[in-house]
This record gives sequence, C-alpha cells and structure tokens, in this order.
Amino acid sequence: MNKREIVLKAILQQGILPLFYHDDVAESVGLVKKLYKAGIRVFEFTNRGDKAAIVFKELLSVRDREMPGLYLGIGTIKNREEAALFADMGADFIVSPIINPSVAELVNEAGLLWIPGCMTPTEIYHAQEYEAALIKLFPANILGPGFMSAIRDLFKGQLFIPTGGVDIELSNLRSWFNSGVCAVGMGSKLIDPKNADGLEEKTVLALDLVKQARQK
Ligand SMILES: O=C(O)C(=O)C[C@H](O)[C@H](O)COP(=O)(O)O
Repeated sequence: MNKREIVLKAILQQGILPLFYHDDVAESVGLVKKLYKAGIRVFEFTNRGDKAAIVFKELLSVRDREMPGLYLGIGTIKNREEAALFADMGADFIVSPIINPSVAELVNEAGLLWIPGCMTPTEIYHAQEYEAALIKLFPANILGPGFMSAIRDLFKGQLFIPTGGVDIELSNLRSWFNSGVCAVGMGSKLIDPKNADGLEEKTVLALDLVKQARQK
C-alpha cells in the first residue's frame, strides 16, 4: 500500500477526522496529545493563521518523538505555494476547502492524499478528474445529508467526508452515515482550542458514537 492508501485506510477506520487551528505551539501540542491518548491516529491541523507553519513543524517533530502511528495532515490549503510548503515539511495529507488543479497536481506528484472541498456535482466531477479518492463535502452544515443522498448514485464508489457543523450527536452522525458518507470531519463541535478540559473523554465518546452510527 502506498502512503495515500495507508492514510485513506486510517481515516476510514477512524471514521472521524478531527481538525483545529491554534497559534500557540504548546497549546496545540497539548491538544493533539489528548486526541492521541483518546485513540486518534489521523488528525488535520488547519492553515488558518500566520503561525500555522511554525506550529505544524513542531507538531510533526513531537509526533516523530512521542506519537508513533499518528498521521498529521494540513487543511485550508488553497494554492500550490501553501501545498508545497507543507508537503515539503512532511505533511501526511493535504485538505482543501476548494478544488485548485495546481494543488491537485502537486499533491498527486508527491504521492499524498488530497482531500478537496466540493459542494456541487460539477465540482465533484472535477475532483474525480484529479483522482480525488476522498472528497470533502463543504460546508456540510449548508448541504446536509440530503445532498449526499441525492448525489450518491451519480458517483458510485466515490468516498465522501462531510465537514463543517458536524456534531457529536448520534442522530446527526447516523443521518450522515446513512446518507452514504465514509467518515466525518469534526472541528469546533469536538475541539475548543481555547479549552482542552475534557477533550480526551469527548473524543472517546465521539469515536464510540461514530461506531454506533455506522452500524446498520
Ligand atoms: O478550513 C478548512 O479547510 C475548512 O474546510 C473549514 C473547516 O474545516 C470547517 O469550518 C470546520 O467546521 P466545524 O467542524 O464546524 O468547526
């Protein structure tokens, strides 16, 4: 299995892709360590502030020392320069809120998983043209599970991960998995970057609810 397939398999197994941005290195490391202790093995840091590169670099080195088996990806990647910066730094996968062909080309050349953001059938078609094995439905809180049910049969075999407003709530998770998605992206409903209290317990609960939501 190549790197792309290994990371994709890890996301499918975990069922959740936690994500956050924080501009403080120590706080970010503390949050990721709590997620890791709760069983998270794939995580997305978002490029949503001017400290993103500094923090991500440190997360990668702490991971190499202390969190074996953790795949670290970078999100909110909108152009080739950003993709190159983080791919060269050692990102395990690249997530975008959009489709930018020059990002797709670079990430595919690097042999990494590219997860583009789509909200229309046309965008999904274009993402497939750039070999997107996993497509992020974004903003998921606007689209809803109904969108996924409506387009599912048009794109048989395509894997989808809704992101944006996904809640740690069984009926919400069940409606997404019943609509045909393979995992969910979860940011602010799981992680409050300003308050790490209870994050480990909350993550264990979220992993368990996803397991329940996936059971037919
Ligand atoms: O930055 C990106 O690339 C995005 O795609 C946006 C974020 O992933 C979502 O905004 C997370 O939404 P919440 O789970 O509601 O916090």
